[in-house]
Amino acid sequence: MPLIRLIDYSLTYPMFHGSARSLKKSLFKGVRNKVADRKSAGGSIVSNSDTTVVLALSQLTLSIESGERVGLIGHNGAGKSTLLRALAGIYESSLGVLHVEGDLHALLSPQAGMNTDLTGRENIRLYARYIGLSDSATVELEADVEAFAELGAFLDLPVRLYSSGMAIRLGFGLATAPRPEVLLMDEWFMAGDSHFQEKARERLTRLIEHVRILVITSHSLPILRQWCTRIIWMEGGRIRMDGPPDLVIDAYKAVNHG
Ligand SMILES: Nc1ncnc2c1ncn2[C@@H]1O[C@H](COP(=O)(O)OP(=O)(O)OP(=O)(O)O)[C@@H](O)[C@H]1O
Repeated sequence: MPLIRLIDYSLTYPMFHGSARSLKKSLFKGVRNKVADRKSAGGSIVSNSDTTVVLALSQLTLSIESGERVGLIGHNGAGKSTLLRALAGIYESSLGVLHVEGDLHALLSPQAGMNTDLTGRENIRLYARYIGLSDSATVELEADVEAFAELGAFLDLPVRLYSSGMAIRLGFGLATAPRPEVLLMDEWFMAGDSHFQEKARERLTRLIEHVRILVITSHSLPILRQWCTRIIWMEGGRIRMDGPPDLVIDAYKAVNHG
């Protein structure tokens, strides 16, 4: 059965070494402000004589079981994207235990793994080869992504010539083609124009029906209420609240808009 476990998991980002004194001084004025006002953005800034780091995730202990669809909410900089990236296994230097079972796929950015000098169509074929599709499955994938992305003649032009919304259409179409057991999605998937968003939502709804564990970040609370069975509210790299969507979202709104 797919599952995710974190025990005492912490992750820091290095910021600068001890020599940048004036920057450090102004920073720590900011830290004092932050303690007084938990609505401010970002993780905790920790400094010693040699280095200054952002503590983006702080001693997280958490388990996600098969069948759960988890939404991550919180202010800008609360640690949501870092947690997703950590679950995707992209950080090497972290503390604590991270254990993920199951075939995992992460939709972290629209152009992840794409070669922008190649055309959209070439990228689709490259991806098909990368995930080991047969020739007939490659033709199916190409037709599916072409119909979804609606890029017309641009599908045969280099991706570097695409607007950001066009790149999202292609990246989204490709990234949502596999059917993983564990799916991690960052909120870029909600970008794009309204026509795209409608199509994207339909495609995601179909995809989500197949996955065993979903973890997504979004600032769109209605989407999270609709899709999730559990919400984790992050604050300053820690879990502030974890529970059923209505309970956590209502508490979050009460603090932030009340
Ligand atoms: N590459 C990086 N280098 C240094 N610090 C980083 C980096 N990425 C994130 N951080 C810091 O880590 C903390 C958590 O950031 P993260 O991107 O995980 O937040 P988030 O909750 O996803 O925010 P948002 O809602 O704005 O997307 C922030 O304080 C941020 O400044």
